[in-house]
Amino acid sequence: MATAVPAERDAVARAFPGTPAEVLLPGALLHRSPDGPALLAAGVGPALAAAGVAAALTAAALDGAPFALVVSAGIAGGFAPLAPVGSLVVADEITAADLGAETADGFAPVTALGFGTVTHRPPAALVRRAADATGARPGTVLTVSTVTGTAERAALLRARHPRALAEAMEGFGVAEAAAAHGVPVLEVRAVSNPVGPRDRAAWRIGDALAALTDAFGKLAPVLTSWRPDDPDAG
Ligand SMILES: O=C(O)c1cccc(C(=O)CC[C@H]2O[C@@H](n3cnc4c(=O)[nH]cnc43)[C@H](O)[C@@H]2O)c1
Repeated sequence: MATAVPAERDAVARAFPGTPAEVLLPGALLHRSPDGPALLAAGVGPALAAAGVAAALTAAALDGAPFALVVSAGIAGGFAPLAPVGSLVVADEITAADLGAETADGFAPVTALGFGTVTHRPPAALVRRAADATGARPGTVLTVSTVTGTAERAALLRARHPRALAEAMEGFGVAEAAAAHGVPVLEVRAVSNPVGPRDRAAWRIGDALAALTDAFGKLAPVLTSWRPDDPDAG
C-alpha cells in the first residue's frame, strides 16, 4: 500500500489492528502491521511513488514473498459535482494527465508520440468490490505533476478526460512500478479539496484522512480475499 506522506500512511494503518513494525529496505521504509498490509509513505509525486514502490516490490520478490497487489491511497482533489469533499473514489482508470507534449494542435499524450502508456486499468472485479464495500465512486483518477489551481485548468482537464473524478499526484507512478513487476494495482482516494481555483482554506485534510481510515476498514476483507486468479477477478 503506497501513500505520499506519513499522515496518509498512518490513516490507512489505523484501519488495521496492532502496531506496525518498521522494515528498512534499500530505497523504501515499510510499516508492516501484524495482520495487515505493508505500508509505504513514498513521497509526493509520481517519480518518488514509482521509485519507492519499485524498491519495495523488488525487495519482496528477491525475498521470495512477492506482493500480489499494490494499492495507491491518499487524499485527492475532486471534480465537482461527482466527487465532493469528503467522498471516496476508486480508480477504474489511472491516467497520467500531463505526460506528453504541447503541440500546435494542443496536448499530445506520450502514446500519440509513440511511447509507453498513459493509462493503467485496475482489475474490474476488484474495483467493483472496492466500490461496493466502501461506497466509493468508480471512475478515472488523474495523476498530475502540478496541482490544478484555476477553473480554466480544471475545465480543460475535464474536457480531455470526461470520466475524471479526481486528481492526485502518485497513482500513475505506483501503477507503472506495479506493471513493471506484473502486479495488479488499485487506487483509492478520499477527496480533501475541490479541483479548481487554489483555496487552501477549503482543504479538509482531516476529514479526508478520517474517510480514508473508514474506507480501509471496509476494504480490508476485500483486499485480503482477492486473488488475481479468481474466476471473477477480471
Ligand atoms: O498549496 C498548494 O496549492 C499545493 C501545491 C502542491 C501540493 C500541495 C499538497 O498539499 C500536496 C498534494 C498531495 O495530496 C494529493 N492531493 C490532494 N489534493 C490534490 C489536488 O487537488 N491535486 C493534486 N493532488 C492532490 C496529492 O496526491 C499529493 O500527494 C499543495
